[in-house]
Amino acid sequence: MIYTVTVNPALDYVLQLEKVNRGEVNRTNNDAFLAGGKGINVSQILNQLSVDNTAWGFVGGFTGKELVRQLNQKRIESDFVTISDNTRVNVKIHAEKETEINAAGPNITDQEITAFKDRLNDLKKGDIVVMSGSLTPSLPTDFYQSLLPTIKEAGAEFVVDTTGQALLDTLEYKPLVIKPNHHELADLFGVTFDSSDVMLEYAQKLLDMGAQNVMVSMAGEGGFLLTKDHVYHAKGAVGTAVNSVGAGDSMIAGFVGTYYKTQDPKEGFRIGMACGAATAFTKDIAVKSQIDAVLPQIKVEQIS
Ligand SMILES: Nc1ncnc2c1ncn2[C@@H]1O[C@H](COP(=O)(O)OP(=O)(O)O)[C@@H](O)[C@H]1O
Ligand SMILES: O=P(O)(O)OC[C@H]1O[C@](O)(COP(=O)(O)O)[C@@H](O)[C@@H]1O
Repeated sequence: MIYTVTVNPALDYVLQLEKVNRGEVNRTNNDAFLAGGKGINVSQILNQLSVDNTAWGFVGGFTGKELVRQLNQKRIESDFVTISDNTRVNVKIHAEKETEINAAGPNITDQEITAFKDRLNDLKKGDIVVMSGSLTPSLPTDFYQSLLPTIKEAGAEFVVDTTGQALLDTLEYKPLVIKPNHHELADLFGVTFDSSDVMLEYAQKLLDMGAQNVMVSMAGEGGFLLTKDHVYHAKGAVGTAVNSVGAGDSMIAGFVGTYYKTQDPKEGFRIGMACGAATAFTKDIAVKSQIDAVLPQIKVEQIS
């Protein structure tokens, strides 16, 4: 089983209007509440790839109920811990420019945290736990890291989609894959890259520090996969990018879902690249037909 973890999911309140006049009453043309959160995006793609998965995390209040209702409607299996505070609402203003206001998130009690940690007792060898998205203010900053010993003891694999020191702190536990984009990779080491070769030297350092596989994504410019044996490259798919939201989550989901089925990181990279592009080419998270349409474009070449 694959478990996605979204500790701070959201209802995204998407407001569409021509223009925002600050200090005045503005009226929308369209509005909708949509279930959001990075782990939930991963679950959506896994469903499209027909990979069984369960969404874990915390939900509460009337907003939490609506979020779970929407997931049920999309047939996304979930087993959230119910909290007494409300799941947050993130405001996404789509006017001349896109403005996002992401709320900090609900209060989570120690008892609720314990109930979440108890979920980890269900883990079995071969399971994969994918953790993505921000923490709520009441969770300690090392929350993800604190789960890793239990996950590894169960013989399960994990992925934490994070950046900076929080990412480096996961490496000693040997994540199945990490996926910095090329800017995040440069920031991790405080450098700039003047060639792909230099970039690959830094990606190799992350393998040496413990990552089992490293994908470096470069939006439309393609990406690289480093495994313990080989380095692979794939060019970016050609298409019209309409929305970058969730492209990274989709790439991770494509890799993890495929690896779970095939144990083949190269094939995971191919499907991951297609899922990322398919999501970039659509307004929402991609569906299977959109992923299938992009897939023939993705050619993975072994470069060493
Ligand atoms: N404009 C684009 N054209 C083609 N593929 C894209 C585009 N943007 C994103 N992708 C796909 O999505 C993946 C992740 O996108 P990227 O922007 O690099 O990640 P992140 O969202 O994590 O920064 C890329 O490796 C690529 O496969
Ligand atoms: O957990 P965070 O970082 O606050 O982000 C939550 C937001 O992430 C999303 O899942 C997608 O965000 P991105 O634009 O960063 O891909 C939104 O639906 C949600 O509001």
